[in-house]
Amino acid sequence: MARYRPEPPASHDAPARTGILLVNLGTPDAPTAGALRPYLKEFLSDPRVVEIPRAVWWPILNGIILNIRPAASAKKYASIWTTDGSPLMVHTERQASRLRDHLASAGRSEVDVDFAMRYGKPSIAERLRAMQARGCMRILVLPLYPQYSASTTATVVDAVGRALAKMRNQPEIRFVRDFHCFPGYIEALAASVREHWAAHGEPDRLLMSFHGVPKRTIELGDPYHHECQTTGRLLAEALGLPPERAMVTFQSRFGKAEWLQPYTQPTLEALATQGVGRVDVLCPGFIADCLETLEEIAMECRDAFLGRGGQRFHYIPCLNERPDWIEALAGLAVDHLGNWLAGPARQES
Ligand SMILES: C=CC1=C(C)c2cc3[nH]c(cc4nc(cc5[nH]c(cc1n2)c(C)c5CCC(=O)O)C(CCC(=O)O)=C4C)c(C)c3C=C
Ligand SMILES: [Fe+2]
Ligand SMILES: [Fe+2]
Repeated sequence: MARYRPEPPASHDAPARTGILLVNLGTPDAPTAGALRPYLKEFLSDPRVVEIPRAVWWPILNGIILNIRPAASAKKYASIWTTDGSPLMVHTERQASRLRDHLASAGRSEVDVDFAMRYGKPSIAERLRAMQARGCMRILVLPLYPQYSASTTATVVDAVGRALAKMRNQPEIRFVRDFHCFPGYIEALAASVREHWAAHGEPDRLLMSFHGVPKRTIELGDPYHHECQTTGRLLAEALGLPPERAMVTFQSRFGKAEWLQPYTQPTLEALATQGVGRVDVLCPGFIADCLETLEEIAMECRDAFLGRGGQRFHYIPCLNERPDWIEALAGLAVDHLGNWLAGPARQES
């Protein structure tokens, strides 16, 4: 049976197009306390991120955290900032532009590609409006979080909903919910590890460190922990690593509550104490290098491991703009665009 391909909804400004909006977390405008304060305020005021009743959280956030953390975080950001800006912004921008180029060279130049940040700039509402102004009446929103979590993915969906709530002629929207077991993602991760090992030899242990969330979110029904474990298992299998040489750990704990365990840094310290000589750490939950990988893992965790007697610590970078990842990302997007695409890709002339 022929595939049903509906006419795009009418746009009154420009010919109707299909678009992809990549979304990542967001980052401060500068590595300064002045820029960190509004960024952290927006981020930590999101009830999807901090699930504590407002009456309790508000005084802590405004009275304590926003007075102390901006300066402390600014120092950390300053240690990873590049001449082009925050690594997270630089990589996300490049991923959008490489994806656009890749789709064009695969005969899909009709697809519009843009990116937005959930916190800070460019905002989801602003970029959705810009895409609509370019005639995008069908938009695939692709949060750059491989594992679904309410604190990341769901809050992107919420923000898209709020932006749509202000539109008269709404575009049609699809979302990528997660891609924790998408073969192209697992294969690109495995290739990045194999390349690292071809150049530096194999470690005693491979640690796959994911961003943590409060442990309570498991009981609340969040599939995040399970999806991280699945990604870790699939990656270890793709690398042919036996379970005793691969570990899944969780980093970036915030606050006093228990978060997902085992915690990355204490695990590294324990491995060093047990006499494990070399560990390689990879952060499969992060699609772009950022503060949490470049500072927390590649600086703080490295120091902690070597400080306890570990011999060698290798940080394996995120997928960033690896061509195999951009190809996988295009495949993921095309799968979800489905019947929005105008049939087979046009051949370049
Ligand atoms: C307060 C609770 C937090 C939850 C829950 C949380 C979940 C979560 N975060 C990411 C990805 C990133 N987080 C980043 C920075 C960051 N995260 C928190 C807090 C929580 N994250 C804070 C306060 C910060 C800011 C920096 C700091 O002051 O420590 C980043 C890096 C951003 C950058 O600019 O480089 C990313 C990416 C995921 C995937 C996740 C849940 C699954
Ligand atoms: Fe975070
Ligand atoms: Fe951190």
